[in-house]
Amino acid sequence: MEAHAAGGANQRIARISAHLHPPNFQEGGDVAINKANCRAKGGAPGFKVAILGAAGGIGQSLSLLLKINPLVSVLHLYDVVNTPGVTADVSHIDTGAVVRGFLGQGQLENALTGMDLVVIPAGVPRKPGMTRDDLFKINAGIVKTLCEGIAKSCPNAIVNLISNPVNSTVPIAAEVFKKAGTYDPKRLLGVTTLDVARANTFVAEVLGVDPREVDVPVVGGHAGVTILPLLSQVKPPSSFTAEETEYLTNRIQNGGTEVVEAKAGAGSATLSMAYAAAKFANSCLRGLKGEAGIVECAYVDSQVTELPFFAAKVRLGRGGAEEIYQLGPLNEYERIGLEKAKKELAGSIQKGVEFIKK
Ligand SMILES: NC(=O)C1=CN([C@@H]2O[C@H](COP(=O)(O)OP(=O)(O)OC[C@H]3O[C@@H](n4cnc5c(N)ncnc54)[C@H](O)[C@@H]3O)[C@@H](O)[C@H]2O)C=CC1
Ligand SMILES: O=C([O-])CC(=O)C(=O)O
Repeated sequence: MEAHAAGGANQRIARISAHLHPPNFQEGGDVAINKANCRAKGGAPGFKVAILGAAGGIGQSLSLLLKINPLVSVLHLYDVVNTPGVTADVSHIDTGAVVRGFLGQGQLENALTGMDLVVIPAGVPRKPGMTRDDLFKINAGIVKTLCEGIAKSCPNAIVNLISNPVNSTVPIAAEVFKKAGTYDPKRLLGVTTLDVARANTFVAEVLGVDPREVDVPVVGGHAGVTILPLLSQVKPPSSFTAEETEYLTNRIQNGGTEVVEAKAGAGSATLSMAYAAAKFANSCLRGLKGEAGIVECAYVDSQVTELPFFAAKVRLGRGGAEEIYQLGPLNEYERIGLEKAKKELAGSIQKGVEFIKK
């Protein structure tokens, strides 16, 4: 009894002394992950999630939102800059998830080992006048390196890819995984949830209802005309005039640019994107947990069209995107939009594939 009490006191002293040193932070690439390990043992059951690009505009808010998600038991924050500060900050939130920080490529492997879900908001954002494709030059290489790390350290993790241009970065990730022999198309998901959030918001404004009551399927891809809202399939069933359809489609397709211009050089959507990424990650975790009927739109490897990748409604389960739904009946306006979307998407997919194959 006495020995047990002394052991408990020793453990408490060890924990206190651990916190006199930089908390929850791995200092060297090869050093065993810090003292927070002892707390992880007592942590809540749940999933291990890594955010790559965690110190960025999206990454910081997303770190906050996943720290307060009860399905997350361990949260790894990785970036090439500033993770010590973000990790210390987020780790003080009194929720169950244990937070650990990782800085620089030397720590990528430890950041990824054992993860169930990896969310990637790493890379540069747009400035006014740029297209998402203008980010390809820098972000393609970043996504390639991070996916090589995933193939090596957590090949079975579900990957949520946010970095733009999503239409090309998802094919890049797929090629990296194929090369490594780890590709499972169900586990690679391009995040298009923000397009759905915007569509729900703008449609609700037009209908004069609460956005939480609205569900707009958005298919295709994640750039300009490839973003195709299916207004004929809105729930609750609604009809729109030709002018409303034109206004809503344009606004949804240009939602990202609207934010880029309003931020006037200070980046692109971060807060709404972190919300969307947290919502999508939560759905993936609920699927992993075995919950039934979890459906989200996502940009995935698909046979819904003749293109190898396409955003559509997917059912999320233990294996990732377990079912991809057909587009359903389209009206004339949407059929024309689909042809435009496919034409642009084909080039973006090809560009991503060639980046790895060249
Ligand atoms: N899929 C979508 O709907 C959306 C995608 N995005 C995209 O998300 C990306 C990130 O946007 P923000 O957070 O606003 O940018 P940001 O510049 O604020 O943050 C990006 C973070 O990535 C980090 N980073 C750079 N290279 C890295 C590497 N090799 N490994 C790990 N981290 C690295 C940076 O250090 C930075 O902290 C951009 O490409 C942006 O276009 C943005 C909004 C919506
Ligand atoms: O517009 C951008 O560059 C960022 C983005 O993908 C979005 O907000 O949808």
